[in-house]
Amino acid sequence: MEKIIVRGGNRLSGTVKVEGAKNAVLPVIAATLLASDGKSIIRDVPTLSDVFTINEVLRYLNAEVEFDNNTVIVNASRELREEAPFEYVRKMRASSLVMGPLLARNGRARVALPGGCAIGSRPIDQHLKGFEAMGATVKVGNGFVEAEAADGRLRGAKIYLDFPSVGATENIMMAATLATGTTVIENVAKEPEIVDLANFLNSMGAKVRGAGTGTIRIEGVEMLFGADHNIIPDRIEAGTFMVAAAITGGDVLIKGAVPEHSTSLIAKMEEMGVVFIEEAEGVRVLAPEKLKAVDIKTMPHPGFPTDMQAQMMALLLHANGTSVITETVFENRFMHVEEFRRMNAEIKIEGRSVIMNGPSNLQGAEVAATDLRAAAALILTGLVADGITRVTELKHLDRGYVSFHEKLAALGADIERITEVEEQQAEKFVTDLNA
Ligand SMILES: CC(=O)N[C@H]1[C@@H](OP(=O)(O)OP(=O)(O)OC[C@H]2O[C@@H](n3ccc(=O)[nH]c3=O)[C@H](O)[C@@H]2O)O[C@H](CO)[C@@H](O)[C@@H]1O
Ligand SMILES: C=C(OP(=O)(O)O)C(=O)O
Repeated sequence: MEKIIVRGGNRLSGTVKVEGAKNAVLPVIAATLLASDGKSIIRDVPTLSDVFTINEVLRYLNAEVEFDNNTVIVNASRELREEAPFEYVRKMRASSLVMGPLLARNGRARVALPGGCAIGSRPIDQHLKGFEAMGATVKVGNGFVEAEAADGRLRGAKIYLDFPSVGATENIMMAATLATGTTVIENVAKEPEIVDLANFLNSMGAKVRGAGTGTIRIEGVEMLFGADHNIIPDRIEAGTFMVAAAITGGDVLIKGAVPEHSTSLIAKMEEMGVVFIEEAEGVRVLAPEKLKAVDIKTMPHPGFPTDMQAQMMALLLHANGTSVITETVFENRFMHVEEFRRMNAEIKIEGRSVIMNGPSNLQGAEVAATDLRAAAALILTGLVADGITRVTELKHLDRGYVSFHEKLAALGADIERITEVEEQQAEKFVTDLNA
C-alpha cells in the first residue's frame, strides 16, 4: 500500500501546469466509437488510471487504441462488440458512456449496471429514458442494461431531463448523432466538458447545436469519421491548485487554467479574500493574510461544482468564522468529514450541510481517502496541519490527478509518496540511529 506523507507548514509559490480534463477526455474517448471510418487523434490526454480503464473498455469492444505522449489514437472502424462487462464499469462508472455510441453504431448495447459508489447511489435512469424516447427497448436484468433500437437505428426525439445530468446529456447526445431525424434534449447539463464533447462530435461530422446552453439540438447524420481533437484543461485540477495556493498563504501561477470555466469557484474564493490575476498563460492566485468564512451550495454548472466541495471544505476549515457547505448534487458526498475530524477539524454534519467553525487547529494524522476529491482535500489539509499527515487509499487520487505530490513538491510543499515497505525501512533506520 502506498501513502502520501505531508509535513505541514510550507508556503507554496511558483508555477504549476494543469493537464487535460479527466471529465472531458472520458466521454471524448467513448465518442471515438462512433467513427466507422478513419482514426481519431485525441491530444492533451492526462495519464490517469481512468484513461487506461476507458482505453481497455474500447479495446475489449474491438477498437484499436494507442496511448503515448499524452495522445490517444483510436481506430474503431472494425465491427464492434456490444457489451461492456462489470469488471470495467465497477472500476469506473464513466465506462457506461460507451452505451450511447454502441447503441448508435450497432443498434444494440449491453452494459453492466454501474451500481452505487462512495458519493451516492448514482442511478442512470435519465440516460435510459433518453434511449427509450429514441425508440430503444431497454431491459434491466442480471446486473446489465440491454438496449436495442427498433429496426436497428435510433430515431430523433424530444427529451426533457428531470435533472441536468452530465452523463445523461453526454450519452444521449452521442446516441442522437447517428439517429434518423432531429433530437432535442432539454434541461441539459451546461458544463464545459459538454461543450468539448459537442465540439469533438461536430469535428467527426455530427450536427450538434446549443451545447453550453439549456437545450441541445442534434440532427442525425448517416456516418461519422475519425477526427483530431485537443482536450480542454482540467478545471477541477486547476481549482485544486487554487485552493493549495490559498490554504498555504501562497502565490502560484496556474498555467492553462481557464477563468471562465471556474467562475463560481473564483467568486467564492474572492469573497474569502483570495486575489486572482489573469495572465496570458493562466491564472495567478495570491492568498490573503487571513481567509474569511463563506457559505457554499453545490449546483450543476455554472453553479459551484460538487467536484470542488471537499477541497473547499479543507480551505474553509482554515478560514476565520463559521462556514456552511450544502451538497445538493450527490446525496452522500461527505465521507471525508470523518477523516477531517481525525485531523482535529471542528466540523459537523446537519442533513445535507456541513458546518465548520474555523480556523480549526488542524493536526497531522493517518487518514484514508474515501473518493478522488477527498484524497486531494486531505492532502491539502496536510499542507497546513501541525505535524505529519499520512494519506492512504491513493487509488482514488490516481483516477484524477497526475503526479499530484510531485507538482506540490515543485511548488515548495514538504511531501513524498512512499510504499509501506519504504516507510518501515525509514522508521527502522531512525530507530537504529537512536539505539
Ligand atoms: C466522468 C464525469 O464526468 N463525472 C462527473 C459527472 O458525473 P455523472 O455524469 O455521473 O453525474 P450526473 O450529473 O449524471 O449526476 C448528478 C446527479 O444526478 C443523479 N442522476 C444522474 C443520472 C441519472 O440518470 N439519474 C440521476 O438521478 C446522480 O445520482 C447525481 O445525484 O458529473 C458530476 C456532477 O457534476 C461530477 O461530480 C462527476 O465528476
Ligand atoms: C466524481 C468524480 O468522478 P466520477 O464521476 O468519474 O466518479 C470526480 O471527478 O470528482
